Amino acid sequence: MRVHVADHPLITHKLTYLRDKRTDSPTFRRLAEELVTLLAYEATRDVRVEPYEIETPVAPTTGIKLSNPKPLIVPILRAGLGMLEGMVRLLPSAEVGFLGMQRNEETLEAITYANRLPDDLSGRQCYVLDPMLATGGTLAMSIQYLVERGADDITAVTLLAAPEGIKYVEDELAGLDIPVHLVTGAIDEKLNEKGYIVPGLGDAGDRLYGVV
Ligand SMILES: O=P(O)(O)OC[C@H]1O[C@H](OP(=O)(O)OP(=O)(O)O)[C@H](O)[C@@H]1O
Ligand SMILES: O=c1cc[nH]c(=O)[nH]1
Ligand SMILES: [Mg+2]
Repeated sequence: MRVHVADHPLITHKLTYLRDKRTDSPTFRRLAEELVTLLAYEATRDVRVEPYEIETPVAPTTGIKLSNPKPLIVPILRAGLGMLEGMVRLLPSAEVGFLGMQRNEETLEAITYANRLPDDLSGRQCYVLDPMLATGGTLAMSIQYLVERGADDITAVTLLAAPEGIKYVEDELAGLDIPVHLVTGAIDEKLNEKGYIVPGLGDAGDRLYGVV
């Protein structure tokens, strides 16, 4: 897995406010959206394009346009939903599929409780959105799921990642022969005994949408 840490000062600045426990939900939502737009710039570096002939008012020229099929954006519910608008702003013609996944707080194992994806993802570039890569169980499972449906190029965009989770995803996907990339705003120090990222930002879903 190619891992890119987008450690631009503006990203780190916004992440600092996102991490701060005094930051309220409306501000947290706004910052998450702004951050994903900055990360999306890096994440879409390899988006598939093709030549496109146009005429400017002065002369004909060849530019590029996004190829078909258009990329598929897959936010992982709940917390990934907080990243959707920022990503769609940069890729307005992309389609959006949804996966609902939740980590069991005791076992830390992820289960899938919702799935609204195209059946056939052959030849699709997919962008998976989830703010937190902690143990890596959720991301590994969602990538495996997209690959089973035919996705042939996957980029995960996270705000924070833990070293243990990156290693887990790499080990789980070791046999895969398609490109998988990770673009993250930071790689934090470690996981704590409850599987939370340290220093992290707490529970991203709760901070976006409240404790349920
Ligand atoms: O890497 P992992 O150890 O699998 O943990 C990461 C997952 O945990 C959080 O979701 P959560 O299960 O809290 O669901 P939520 O988004 O509904 O809050 C987060 O948004 C990731 O999906
Ligand atoms: O630190 C963490 C780990 C998993 N999920 C979160 O929302 N935060
Ligand atoms: Mg949560």
